[in-house]
Amino acid sequence: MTQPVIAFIGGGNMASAIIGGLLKAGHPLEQLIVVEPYEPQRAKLAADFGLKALEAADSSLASADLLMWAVKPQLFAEAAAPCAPYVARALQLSVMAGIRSETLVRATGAARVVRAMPNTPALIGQGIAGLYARPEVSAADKVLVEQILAPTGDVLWVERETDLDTVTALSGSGPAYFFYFIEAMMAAGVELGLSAEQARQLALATCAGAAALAQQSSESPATLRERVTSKGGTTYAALSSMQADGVAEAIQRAVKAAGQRARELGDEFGA
Ligand SMILES: NC(=O)C1=CN([C@@H]2O[C@H](COP(=O)(O)OP(=O)(O)OC[C@H]3O[C@@H](n4cnc5c(N)ncnc54)[C@H](O)[C@@H]3O)[C@@H](O)[C@H]2O)C=CC1
Ligand SMILES: O=C(O)[C@@H]1CCC=N1
Repeated sequence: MTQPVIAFIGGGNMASAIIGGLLKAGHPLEQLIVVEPYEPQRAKLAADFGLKALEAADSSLASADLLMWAVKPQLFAEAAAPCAPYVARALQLSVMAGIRSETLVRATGAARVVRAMPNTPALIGQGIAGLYARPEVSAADKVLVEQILAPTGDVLWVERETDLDTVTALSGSGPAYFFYFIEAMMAAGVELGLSAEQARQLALATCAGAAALAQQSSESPATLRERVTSKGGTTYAALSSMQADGVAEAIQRAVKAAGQRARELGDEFGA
């Protein structure tokens, strides 16, 4: 079977993660089109992948079987206008936070729209992307989307588009929450007398080990936490301090704030 022509509108971080995965999986370079107006980013795409990105949309987009929307939500309307004459035939795949599928339908004239919410571990093939398909999307289209995202990690389909705002808040933004936690652990280690490198090594190995254990164990995170926590011991002291500070509630408020912002982006930049 011939490989589909995939066009990326925006060639930044997320697009690059997906392009890298596609090329590694054997997708032909000449079957990729990228529109990227920022010259330094075009230079980076050339250096990283040997890709010659377009500075602006042109009629070559009409050859695309799938169009990947990877600009910031704020720039979607501006980016879509020059593409619209060429792209109605293609399956649309958007990774933009918040922008609703209805907005994509209106802006492109295409009926087949899938929204994806990936995360940055996609860069090392360990991401997870939430996916939502409009009813017009066929089973074959869904398989194609899964194939395109497979090199970046796992996928999870949701039935309701509104759930993508929650996916955005949980796993889309989620890596930043863990980096924040690691930063705080490292700062505490340094304050208590370790070197920055020692604190970094301990915090990162602990984070990676805990995540791997939680994934591989049949037990819940709550049970695994209890296993670490001896009554009257050190972990108990730390968790009691976190509880007194309302850390769990603060995390829940933070995730809800991200979900709320995803909904606002949909309202602000919807057609
Ligand atoms: N970074 C992240 O963790 C995640 C980002 N996303 C979504 O992915 C999208 C892209 O995010 P990033 O890749 O992080 O941003 P980015 O800023 O790295 O990439 C966006 C690219 O679009 C280009 N661009 C600007 N105007 C354009 C136009 N008119 N036509 C074509 N390209 C244009 C920019 O020059 C830039 O290179 C956003 O909508 C974001 O919500 C989704 C999941 C995770
Ligand atoms: O912060 C953002 O808006 C994007 C969406 C998910 C991760 N980054």
